[in-house]
Amino acid sequence: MSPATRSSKRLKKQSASPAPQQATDEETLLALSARLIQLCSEGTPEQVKKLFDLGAPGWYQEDTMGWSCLHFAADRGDWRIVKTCLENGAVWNSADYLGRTAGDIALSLNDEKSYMLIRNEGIRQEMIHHAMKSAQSASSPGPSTQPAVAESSSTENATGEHIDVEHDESTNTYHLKSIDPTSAGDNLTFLRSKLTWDVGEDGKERVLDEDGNGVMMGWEEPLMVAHVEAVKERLKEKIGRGEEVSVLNIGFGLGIIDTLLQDQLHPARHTIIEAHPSVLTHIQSTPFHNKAGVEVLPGRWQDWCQGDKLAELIGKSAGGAGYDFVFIDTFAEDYEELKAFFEIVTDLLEGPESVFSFWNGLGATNPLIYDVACNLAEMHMDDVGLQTEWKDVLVDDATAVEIWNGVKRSYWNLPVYRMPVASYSM
Ligand SMILES: C[S@@+](CC[C@H](N)C(=O)[O-])C[C@H]1O[C@@H](n2cnc3c(N)ncnc32)[C@H](O)[C@@H]1O
Repeated sequence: MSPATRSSKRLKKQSASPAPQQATDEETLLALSARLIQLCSEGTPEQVKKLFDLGAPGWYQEDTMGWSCLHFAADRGDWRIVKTCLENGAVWNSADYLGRTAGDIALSLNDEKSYMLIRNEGIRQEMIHHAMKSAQSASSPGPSTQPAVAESSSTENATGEHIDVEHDESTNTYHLKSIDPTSAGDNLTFLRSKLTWDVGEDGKERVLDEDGNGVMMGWEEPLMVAHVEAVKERLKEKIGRGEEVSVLNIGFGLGIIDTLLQDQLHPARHTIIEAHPSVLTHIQSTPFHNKAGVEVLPGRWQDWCQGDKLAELIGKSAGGAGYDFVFIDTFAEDYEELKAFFEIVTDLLEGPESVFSFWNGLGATNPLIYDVACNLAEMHMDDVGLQTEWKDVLVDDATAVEIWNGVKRSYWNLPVYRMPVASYSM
């Protein structure tokens, strides 16, 4: 889709419900949009505000670079204009044609004040969005838990991900929503996808789905090592007392973390939940097949974490009271799924010393979105009584061409991995 088509499509959609006294026709909206962008670059906050009051659309992105008013405000480095835009409908997370958000621009200019304004707006909007979603699903237990969506426009970011910029009418907020119906974006499609195990040009093992998406890749091993080191540190007193340790890992993949858990923690009980039939077959050819203390539970975690199955799962830990370490790292699941897991994970943890962690790859192709996602996760874990410590792990050039050759799209390009280590709040 050409950039021109994209912008005019947005104008048509957004002009469907103009506020009173606001511009109604597309030509006027375009004129207001162009003026808004100009004023964000060279006007005063008062002038920008006045234009918004006349109906200038904060969500508009111009055609040459895909920049919104917020991009121009951030590029100018004036936090007052950034604030005015955010207060008047600018979309905190809209990405330009290179995948850059206004927050990325502020970050690159070391403009901390503008960056924090954008980031905090992102956290605020996402919190409202998720709170509304929870309220809606609580009040209407029917199949649809979707918010009222006024309009959405589809775009593709620099890494080729399909992103839906969705406007939630009930909260007047905008969200990035994956609309990818393929194996990379839909868990059930993924579970039907044919998988291939091979070795990448970086010499590391990987599993790819039938579209060539990296389901698990060897470059992540140092991150899995960091997770296991962190949990070993947290459990050192229990291990020192000679007590039995139980671990639960969701998502086998290449079995990297499971191998490390065996080597480092020597768990008395090691439960693995794995949903993909090919991975389950693959496990049969690994040492995890028939290993003492290891039990592989076939199926999705969603099936194992409800009703009688949940009680059965907890009962598989040593002592039957829960696990010392729970880790989740699945594929083709979005933040909603992770949040749903937060809501049951405290049932799975044995006690105050127990540790929960997850593969933190949400939004990891963009620094702003990653930052917002981390903060959101921390708040949602706090809601369920978990306190999170974040450890920064340097990522050793995960952008190298050899890593991603033969892979449909790279899902990581940040220099630092933010590792969550959570336990019951005391
Ligand atoms: C990224 S890999 C896990 C990599 C693993 N941490 C390692 O160290 O090798 C994701 C795994 O989760 C599995 N999976 C995907 N969705 C799942 C679900 N809903 N429940 C359980 N397992 C799932 C996939 O089949 C895949 O084996």
